[in-house]
Amino acid sequence: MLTITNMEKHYGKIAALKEVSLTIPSGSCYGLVGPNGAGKSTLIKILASIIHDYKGEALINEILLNHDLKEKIGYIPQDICLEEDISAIGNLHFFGKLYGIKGKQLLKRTQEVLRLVGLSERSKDKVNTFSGGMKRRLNIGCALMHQPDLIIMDEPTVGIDPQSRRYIFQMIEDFKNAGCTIIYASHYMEEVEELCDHVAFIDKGEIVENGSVAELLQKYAIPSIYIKGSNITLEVVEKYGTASTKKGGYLLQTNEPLQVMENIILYCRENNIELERLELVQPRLEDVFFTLTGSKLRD
Ligand SMILES: Nc1ncnc2c1ncn2[C@@H]1O[C@H](COP(=O)(O)OP(=O)(O)OP(=O)(O)O)[C@@H](O)[C@H]1O
Repeated sequence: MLTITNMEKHYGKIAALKEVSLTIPSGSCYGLVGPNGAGKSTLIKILASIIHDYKGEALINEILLNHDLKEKIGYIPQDICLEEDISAIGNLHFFGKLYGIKGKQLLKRTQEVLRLVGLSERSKDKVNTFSGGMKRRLNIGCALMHQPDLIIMDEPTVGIDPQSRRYIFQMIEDFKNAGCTIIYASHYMEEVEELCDHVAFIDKGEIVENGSVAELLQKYAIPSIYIKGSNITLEVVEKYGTASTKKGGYLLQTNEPLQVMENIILYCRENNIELERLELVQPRLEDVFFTLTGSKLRD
């Protein structure tokens, strides 16, 4: 378990983190979600022992986070950090040696990581011949050389092709199955929804809310229904909840979606109105964030 207590960080007058406290369960995939400048990278850099001057503390299984725990952590930075003029193998060797891996063990682990990130066939090619997605995958591989228990990923899918994104998602599923703890910072809410079991929303340096994804959806996202039909008016729909227009129909927010659906079917039958579509809209994390902060994540 990773416990963060009253973490604070200032850059001059800018308060990047304000009394951040979080508990990250072992084996969870924990999403850290917030808009640009929210403080995600700052928090992650503290956990990865890159930033040292901060207030508060972080404990991994009750041991204070310090340089000695670095070998348990694999940090994948937001910016790609590779040597472009050498091969994938060369880069992996470099990072492996930084963690004290040598000799046969280094050769063996390099081959394992190349397989893991799907780059075995390009292992001898220079990085400057790689696509953006391949570089991202190698960047991840470099952080895995020492087999960390805690993997911290800072926006690992920014600017990559869908195929590499899929590949990275599959890797994350594999890490989860292997029992690793993952911290996944992103401002792509749909990625966090797909990958993470827990999430913390961070905004302006503060944790706005955190918990399991299922709990937060249940607590904050108001269920919606989508209704479409040629003779259905906003006036009618508004009788059943808060309505807005969407794609030629109406989005209706209500806490009793099934009951309201039944009522609408009844109303339409009685008034000879033909329904084109009537469906339950799944609540999304984006709605939770909006409810909590009053803003969209990517305004
Ligand atoms: N080295 C620095 N010097 C001064 N201010 C900084 C520095 N690094 C970050 N900040 C400021 O601290 C705040 C938090 O930035 P941080 O990079 O942690 O946010 P973020 O959530 O990771 O954003 P992004 O998604 O854009 O990477 C921002 O206001 C940012 O401008």
